[in-house]
Amino acid sequence: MDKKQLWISAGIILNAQQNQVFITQRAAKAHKGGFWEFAGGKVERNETAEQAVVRELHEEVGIDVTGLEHFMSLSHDYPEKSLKFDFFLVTNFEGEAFGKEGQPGKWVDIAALEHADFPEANAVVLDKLKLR
Ligand SMILES: Nc1nc2c([nH]c(=O)n2[C@@H]2O[C@H](COP(=O)(O)OP(=O)(O)OP(=O)(O)O)[C@@H](O)[C@H]2O)c(=O)[nH]1
Ligand SMILES: [Mg+2]
Repeated sequence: MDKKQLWISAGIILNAQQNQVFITQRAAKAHKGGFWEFAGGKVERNETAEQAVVRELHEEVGIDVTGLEHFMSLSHDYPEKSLKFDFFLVTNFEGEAFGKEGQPGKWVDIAALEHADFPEANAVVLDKLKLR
């Protein structure tokens, strides 16, 4: 059987100084449960990646995005599904980021981000972020 293919849009939420990012922890029972992530989710039918990330960040971390730029696209094959990602840098937003769905959330120095805390697909994103 063919693997499920999904398009995911996620936001790398930057603080004003752009030296920290806001990350959230995936629910234990979810795919990659317990790992930290950049909030986001599936791009819905008739939505652009940009529209999806704005919607997801409102739903998941309670912010209204007012400034964003595309950071990178990538594809990653997990044994259980095939994912295509668009990651955006969120440079401006209204509201205070928090785990709106009850999930843990925290601001972390970009320099202190650990590959092992994130799903495999995020490795190249973290590498590029650390080089900014
Ligand atoms: N949001 C997000 N998902 C990631 C990241 N890295 C990564 O491998 N994923 C994977 O991408 C998939 C989509 O994430 P998701 O769990 O948020 O999507 P979802 O089914 O909850 O959809 P929804 O958020 O639209 O309800 C999951 O399989 C997740 O493990 C990341 O940094 N952010
Ligand atoms: Mg999600």
